[in-house]
Amino acid sequence: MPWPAKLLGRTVVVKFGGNAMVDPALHRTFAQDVVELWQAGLRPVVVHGGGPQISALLDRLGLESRFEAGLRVTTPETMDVVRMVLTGRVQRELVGAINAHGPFAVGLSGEDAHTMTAVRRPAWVEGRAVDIGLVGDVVAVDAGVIGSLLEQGRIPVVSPVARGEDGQVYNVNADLAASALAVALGADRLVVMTDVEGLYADWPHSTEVIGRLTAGELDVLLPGLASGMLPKMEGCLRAVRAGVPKAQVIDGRTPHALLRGVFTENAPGTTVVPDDGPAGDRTAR
Ligand SMILES: Nc1ncnc2c1ncn2[C@@H]1O[C@H](COP(=O)(O)OP(=O)(O)O)[C@@H](O)[C@H]1O
Ligand SMILES: CC(=O)N[C@@H](CCC(=O)OP(=O)(O)O)C(=O)O
Repeated sequence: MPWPAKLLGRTVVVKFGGNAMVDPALHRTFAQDVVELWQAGLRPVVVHGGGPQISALLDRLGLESRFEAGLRVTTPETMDVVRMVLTGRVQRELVGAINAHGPFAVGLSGEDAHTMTAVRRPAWVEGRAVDIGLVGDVVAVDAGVIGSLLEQGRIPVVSPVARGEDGQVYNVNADLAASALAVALGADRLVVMTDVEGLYADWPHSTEVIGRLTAGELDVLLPGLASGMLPKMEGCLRAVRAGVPKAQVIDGRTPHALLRGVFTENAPGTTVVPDDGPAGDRTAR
């Protein structure tokens, strides 16, 4: 595969979704791809999810999992489990998988060194604000620690948990955390890996993928989107609107999807570009 010279030294924020993570073989090829990006001269930063893993532990503990507009309703008890699973387990597993290739990955939580500061946010359901507890929206990023790690040639692996100015710990949707980091780091690309081929035009009735769309086109579609796709596409839109030149949603179930997604011109999946970028081509692939 050709390595475009224009990507050398550029930061790529990769969000690895919890649903794409459930297969151990895919976990290994993902780690290998991240290391290959690094070896090719890019600066990958990984933000991981872990929704299904959190739900599984909540279930074992006899606690309910409930979502509003794709966001988990988070009680203080749920928050303990979220932190335990994301920072204590999922992040550790990813760091381990990457470090099987060398001393690259360093794990941190958005709480560490005030990397991510969040404020409590509601979920918007049918135009109404619904209280969903300790769910945060990132309002400030201190990218200092991540920047130093990148300078040292490390691969940061970040858990989507944030500190609030009020001293609370907040559960942040991983897509939105990745988006906020991509903006703060001045990343060249946001790549969101999930368990579908991309944004389906008419889900759940058809699996026709929207190949490419502009921020303006996405803005129009956003209110009609459901469940997990809503924060994903909101994250892509926020990133592109705040200066990230390209955001992609790709199928993490395909082996080596990350390398293909980053290094091919017309990568499979859905690509979001700024309004003044190449004209939106909604051709299905
Ligand atoms: N328009 C859509 N296109 C594709 N998937 C959609 C759409 N609307 C909702 N979904 C759902 O969103 C899911 C992906 O989000 P989510 O389960 O949160 O994944 P992840 O763990 O990768 O964040 C898909 O598996 C699908 O069920
Ligand atoms: C507020 C909120 O919903 N937080 C998510 C954080 C993990 C996540 O986003 O994981 P995926 O990317 O695998 O969905 C949750 O509790 O499930």
